[in-house]
Amino acid sequence: MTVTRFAPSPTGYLHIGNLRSALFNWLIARKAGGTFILRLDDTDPERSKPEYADAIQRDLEWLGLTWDRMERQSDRLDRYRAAADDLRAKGRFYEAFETPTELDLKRKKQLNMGRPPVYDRAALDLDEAAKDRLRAERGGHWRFLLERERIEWDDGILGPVSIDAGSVSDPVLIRGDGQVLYTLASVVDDTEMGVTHVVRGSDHVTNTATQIQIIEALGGTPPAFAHHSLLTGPQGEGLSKRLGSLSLRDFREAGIEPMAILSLMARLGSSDPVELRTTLDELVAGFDISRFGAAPTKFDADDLKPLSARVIAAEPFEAVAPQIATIGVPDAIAPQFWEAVRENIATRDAMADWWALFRDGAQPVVADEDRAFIEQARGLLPPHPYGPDAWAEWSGAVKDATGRKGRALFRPLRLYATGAETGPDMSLVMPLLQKPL
Ligand SMILES: Nc1ncnc2c1ncn2[C@@H]1O[C@H](COP(=O)(O)OP(=O)(O)OP(=O)(O)O)[C@@H](O)[C@H]1O
Repeated sequence: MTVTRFAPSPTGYLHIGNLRSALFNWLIARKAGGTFILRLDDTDPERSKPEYADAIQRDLEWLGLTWDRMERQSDRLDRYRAAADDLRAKGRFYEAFETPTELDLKRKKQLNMGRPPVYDRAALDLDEAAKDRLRAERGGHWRFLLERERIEWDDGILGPVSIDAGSVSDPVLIRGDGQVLYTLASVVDDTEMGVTHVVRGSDHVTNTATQIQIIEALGGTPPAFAHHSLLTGPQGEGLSKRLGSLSLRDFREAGIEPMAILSLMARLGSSDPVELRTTLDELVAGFDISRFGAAPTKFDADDLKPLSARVIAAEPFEAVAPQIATIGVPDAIAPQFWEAVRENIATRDAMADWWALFRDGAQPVVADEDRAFIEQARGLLPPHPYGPDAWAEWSGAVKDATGRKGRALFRPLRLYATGAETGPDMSLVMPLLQKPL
């Protein structure tokens, strides 16, 4: 049984990069008919906020990425302590006492000598009396004792990965203040929750190496890992929940369609072209993680707008009828209204602007050189309310009377009737105009 999870820290609003992890894990679970877990990594009481935890759920629900099970790490602290005791009993956990400044100094010295900045395990040489004294003076933190061998796995995106554990510091799993850190908590959760596939950003590759050893030390079996590249903004700038850049909630507020975001994100950075999918089922069917590469991927929010407009244009009338009713379009003309505007709106809310124009009339735009032409055209208007052939009749009569044709005929008439150069087919517009031109 396939089990995946998305484990964000509730320290800000989800951004488009976070969505990459959420979506891939969700797609893998759904494609296999498995389980998708939403796990809030909320062990940091200072940075985690309930409102962010709520916002993460709202954002995922908005996109339709529903979860089968939800967990909070803050509810599972006793499990992490039990795992820590287990590691201690197995001789794989040791207390260290260096302050951040001391560690920094050690790192600088190593770098100056051209050596990798790996923790030197000085704490292993302390006798009990020294440990007691340091514990009383400054408190200690707990590190996992790595076995200095190569750690290897076959990554679902990166291919075979081999990391020399000797080039990595023994990870701190419990901080001086007793807080259990992500590296341990997520391993305990993944093992106990039966997670079979972990997809996350390449910021976690080193974590994965150390976590594989921790899982094995705890008697578990490592899941399959895949690390996707980190998304950047169009200029290559990094994203962070804490900075609030490219957040999903901003896209929602801007009226971007969920299926536009999902269609783009299910393909961006892969060797397959982006294709608009209008249902989650189609998205699931067309997903293949092996098509993604390790190269950094740029995300440009402008790519969402045309996709979003296409999602809207593809909506059947029944799907939009309730919203059309709320903006006051009479039922009798609602289907025609939708036909007219569907390909001319970037967001659903923009329907209201078109309705205001049809209901109240536009501010006409008339170029100086067209004044006489428009004056003449006004005299040839068919009687209001305009029927289905009103545009053909009017433009035909104006053509005959003035000799104008093509763009010189249609453009000024449209500008006069709608105040804009582009818009729906005029033969659909005219019957919708509630006031005479
Ligand atoms: N720019 C990014 N592109 C792709 N994935 C990302 C990016 N940033 C984070 N992730 C992934 O999002 C998931 C959630 O991570 P996390 O909650 O730590 O987010 P974060 O944005 O790094 O948070 P913070 O800014 O609070 O450190 C992880 O799988 C992580 O790899």
